[in-house]
Amino acid sequence: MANLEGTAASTANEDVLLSLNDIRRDYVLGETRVEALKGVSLRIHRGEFVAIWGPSGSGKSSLMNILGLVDAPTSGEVSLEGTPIAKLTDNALSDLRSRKVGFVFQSFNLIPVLSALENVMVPLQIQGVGAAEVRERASQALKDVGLENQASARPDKMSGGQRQRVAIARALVTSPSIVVADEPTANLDSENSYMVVKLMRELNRTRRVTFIFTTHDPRLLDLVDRKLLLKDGLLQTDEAVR
Ligand SMILES: Nc1ncnc2c1ncn2[C@@H]1O[C@H](COP(=O)(O)OP(=O)(O)OP(=O)(O)O)[C@@H](O)[C@H]1O
Repeated sequence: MANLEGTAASTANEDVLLSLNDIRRDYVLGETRVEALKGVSLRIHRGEFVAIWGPSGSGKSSLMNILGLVDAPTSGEVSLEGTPIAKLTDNALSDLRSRKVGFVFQSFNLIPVLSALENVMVPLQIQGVGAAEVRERASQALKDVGLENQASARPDKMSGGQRQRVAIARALVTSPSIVVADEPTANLDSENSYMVVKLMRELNRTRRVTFIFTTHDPRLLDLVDRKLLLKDGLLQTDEAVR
């Protein structure tokens, strides 16, 4: 049951943002080969809000690394907005990734010596955006996550939920097509977990950004459009939630 594309979303082809075709990912450790993904085919459409869930070791992180263009599959094809990734040079791939993909991590990955605003400014500075525009766009992104009053606070003075909101602002500040969030709530209590996913949901609607996140927590699945169950490296179900 590896190929379930189209069962939850029957949007027209031109709305396909990411397309994965028969993705396999093996890890070789000495004599041992671990087959983390065993043939996953999937289409993510523009504007979707998607959760990938499943037991530990089912291949969620492996799949997210491929969806975020940070890892290449052992075999199979990945396309972003119709561009086959395998044909790109390393430089073209990192340029595409920095323009089109935002990342949110389980452990926030904020720079401790920078303020909230400065953390959000970093991706734009890396892209070479001018100083005034960097400040303006980063301030707007912080406002979008409700943290305009915390602009000068350092991460260690913030709660886990606030830190993850800063990380979401940082992911959105470059106006990516898709935000890939691997276990964004793993270090949060249930109240903050719900709040963070609800915030991503609102931003998905207001900023028209596609989100895909992984979770172990079934309660968070109520907030999504589509949920994909991954088990033993294969997609088991692909359900539209509403
Ligand atoms: N870098 C690696 N080297 C070797 N094996 C790996 C590597 N990364 C993942 N694996 C193996 O691949 C399988 C899938 O791992 P993966 O981390 O993708 O699953 P997961 O669903 O994200 O798990 P978890 O929920 O525990 O994070 C597991 O058997 C894991 O041990």
